[in-house]
Amino acid sequence: MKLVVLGAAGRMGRTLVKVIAETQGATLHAAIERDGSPALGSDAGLMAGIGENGVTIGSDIDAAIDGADGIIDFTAPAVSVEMARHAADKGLVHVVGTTGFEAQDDDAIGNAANSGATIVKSGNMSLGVNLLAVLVEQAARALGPDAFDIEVLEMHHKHKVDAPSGTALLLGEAAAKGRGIALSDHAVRVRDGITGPREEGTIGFATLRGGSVVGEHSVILAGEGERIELSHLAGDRAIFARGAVRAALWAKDKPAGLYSMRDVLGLNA
Ligand SMILES: NC(=O)C1=CN([C@@H]2O[C@H](COP(=O)(O)OP(=O)(O)OC[C@H]3O[C@@H](n4cnc5c(N)ncnc54)[C@H](OP(=O)(O)O)[C@@H]3O)[C@@H](O)[C@H]2O)C=CC1
Ligand SMILES: O=C(O)C1=N[C@H](C(=O)O)C[C@H](O)C1
Repeated sequence: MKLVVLGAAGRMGRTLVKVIAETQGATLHAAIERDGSPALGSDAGLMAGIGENGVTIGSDIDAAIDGADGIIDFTAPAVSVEMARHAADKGLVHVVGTTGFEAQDDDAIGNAANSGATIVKSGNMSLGVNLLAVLVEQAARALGPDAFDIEVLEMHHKHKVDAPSGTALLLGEAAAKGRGIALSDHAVRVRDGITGPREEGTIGFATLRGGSVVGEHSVILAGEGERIELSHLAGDRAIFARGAVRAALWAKDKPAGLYSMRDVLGLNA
């Protein structure tokens, strides 16, 4: 499968170039960065630390997707929305790992999936987090609507620009699904000042940023006299990249539409 890596000089882009080189059935077709990026003209393999691979980082997206089967995209919300339109026009697979989307961005990506793109989108592409989401959903369902308070805690490196993380929101969605409620109606994304006591039935989020932390998430279910904590610690960005490449290979022969990592991993049953 011929893959285009978008944001090839970024933390995830470089990891993806390496993982694609290690994956049977996947080849790097093109590597893209934004206009004006200092990475333009560099060899994508050298940039990824795996030695020269002959793929020069460019910014011409039309040239990049010509002859490609899919795009893997860990960039920024506006970039991913635009790319979903390209994927729809060309009938391509588009794996979206980007986080920080607003509701209207999600709508635009959904429209692209209804117009010819085969999109796999997830706030976290790792096997571990998607399994954790299944466990969180089960726990929230088993514990009922209000006996336990649910809080999602996350920590990431100091360069991260969005909060709460895509994973925290994914885990919050799983908890809300288990409780049979809409997260958007019950999320408390920040607290500051005299907040008053905790409102029953809410799902809270707390965000930590610092150093080089790859990604740590805990869902805390706090009851009277006991507390359950379900956690995932990411130690290497390769877990996300391997998930994204697996998603692209899985999506290659799927009809156009919007899929999640739970679909890819068969965790929806
Ligand atoms: N779903 C998942 O499993 C994971 C998701 N992520 C998410 O992926 C995203 C990227 O994370 P990370 O790699 O750490 O961030 P980086 O900032 O390291 O990488 C993003 C890259 O995209 C580039 N970029 C910006 N605009 C364009 C454009 N128009 N065309 C092509 N490339 C562009 C950036 O260039 P420049 O710096 O020059 O602007 C940068 O090189 C974030 O939203 C993050 O939350 C991260 C890890 C796992
Ligand atoms: O920005 C990151 O680094 C990460 N972003 C994703 C998120 O927002 O949850 C996934 C992972 O935790 C790393």
